[in-house]
Amino acid sequence: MQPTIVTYLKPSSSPKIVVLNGVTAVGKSTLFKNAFQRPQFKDMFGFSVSHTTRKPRFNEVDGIDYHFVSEEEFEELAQAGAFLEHTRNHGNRYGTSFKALEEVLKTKNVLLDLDYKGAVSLKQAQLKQKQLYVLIRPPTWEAFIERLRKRGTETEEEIQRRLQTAVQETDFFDSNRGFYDVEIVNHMLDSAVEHFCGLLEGFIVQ
Ligand SMILES: Nc1ncnc2c1ncn2[C@@H]1O[C@H](COP(=O)(O)OP(=O)(O)OP(=O)(O)O)[C@@H](O)[C@H]1O
Repeated sequence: MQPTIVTYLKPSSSPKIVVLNGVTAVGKSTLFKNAFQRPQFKDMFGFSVSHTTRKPRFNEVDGIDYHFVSEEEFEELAQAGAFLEHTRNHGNRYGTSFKALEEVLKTKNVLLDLDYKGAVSLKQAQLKQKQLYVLIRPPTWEAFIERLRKRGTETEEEIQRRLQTAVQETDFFDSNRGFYDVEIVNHMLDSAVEHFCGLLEGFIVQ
């Protein structure tokens, strides 16, 4: 058997941001979870802590799982432009703040799984850290619908809502191809993970 050669990457002195965009259920989290299991990415990436108006669950810690804030606090932050993206889901608000992002960037690279509006607002913010914008595409529309249904995590109503959003998002992706540094078609998972890992390595050692 051939020995496996692993190149360990040096912790970066200039942390960078990787942004993932793609329709729901295209496999964004599957891709980055697979990539981050590889030893060369151990401790290389951090995730920013989101704000939410949802009440903490019994095992959740403020500042670690989420920044738990009231509706009023959230609204004030939103008005002040503190969030690179924010949304309301099942009555609760969720947001990714520029401050939380900068906090992680003090020591680590950051991977952000954003919707395209979040990606646009991040690019507009012209942060000093280097950014890589990656668009994940499904091999076909049918394959994407099958993944969404097979995942089994949404009600039929939620699936229909996500499909509508996916149509709008795909419009944006098709008409703004230049926005992204690279597109990965998540057809065969192994090849997509390989492609993604190669990209990450090339980007974070720059
Ligand atoms: N290449 C692939 N081939 C087949 N199934 C896949 C592939 N990649 C991911 N999947 C499956 O598709 C489903 C959706 O993947 P995942 O949850 O990672 O998507 P996502 O883009 O992170 O979704 P969301 O944006 O809704 O959180 C999962 O059940 C996953 O196992």
